[in-house]
Amino acid sequence: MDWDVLLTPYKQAVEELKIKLKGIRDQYQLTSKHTPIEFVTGRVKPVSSILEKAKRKNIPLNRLEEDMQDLAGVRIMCQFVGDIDTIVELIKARTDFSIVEQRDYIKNKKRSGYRSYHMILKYPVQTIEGGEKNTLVELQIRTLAMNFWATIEHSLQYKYAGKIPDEIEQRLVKAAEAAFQLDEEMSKIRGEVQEAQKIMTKQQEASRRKP
Ligand SMILES: Nc1nc2c(ncn2[C@@H]2O[C@H](COP(=O)(O)OP(=O)(O)OP(=O)(O)O)[C@@H](O)[C@H]2O)c(=O)[nH]1
Ligand SMILES: Nc1ncnc2c1ncn2[C@@H]1O[C@H](COP(=O)(O)OP(=O)(O)OP(=O)(O)O)[C@@H](O)[C@H]1O
Repeated sequence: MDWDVLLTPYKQAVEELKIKLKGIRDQYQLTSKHTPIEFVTGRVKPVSSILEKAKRKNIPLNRLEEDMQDLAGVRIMCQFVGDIDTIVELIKARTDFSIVEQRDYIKNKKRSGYRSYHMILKYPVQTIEGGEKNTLVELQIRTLAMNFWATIEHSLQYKYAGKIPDEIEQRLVKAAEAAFQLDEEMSKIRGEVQEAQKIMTKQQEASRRKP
């Protein structure tokens, strides 16, 4: 398997999407509107992880592009749960790529406690032959609290090779509930937080303009 040949278009898709999503954030920052995008990350799935998942899910290596939907992955972090709906609407309105699938793990959280909104995008990459190659990209949209939980849980999954001891698993479920409560509370004081952020931005701009 020539991994470079397989993964180069996915790398391109990740880089282009990261720039486009950061562009949305920058456009919001030019207005007085709250930006629904805090930060964006992306990655091409590491080859070791591709091989492990292919084995676990019985995916033949000649079917990776069709059957492994997260060869390319992009993640958007936001401050408030309500921002996720705004981002979903922004993504739906795009004309440069399309949505293939949506999974709402916020309304339907996973047994582990995992919450996030997932979309599988069909993203066309331009080729040197003058055509387009369609790539599938997994977009995960989550709050900072959801991301904190998922990052910690992911490292524990790694540490325990997917077999987290029961006691820790139960604590993680409790921690997921605490992250949910944090999101709820923050949503309730969203107006206050946004006012404070606007004042801070104005002050920063004013001090930058001072000679
Ligand atoms: N930390 C963490 N991440 C998760 C969890 N469930 C899903 N994810 C993330 O979401 C991605 C897609 O998950 P699913 O929608 O369940 O997709 P799947 O192919 O059925 O399952 P995976 O084998 O986990 O990829 C995963 O690759 C992870 O990045 C979870 O319980 N904990
Ligand atoms: N859509 C995504 N956007 C950005 N980063 C991601 C995305 N999906 C996974 N990652 C990150 O990429 C790194 C490597 O992920 P990897 O693909 O091995 O994990 P995973 O998605 O949890 O795996 P699997 O789907 O095989 O269970 C991890 O740090 C993970 O958090």
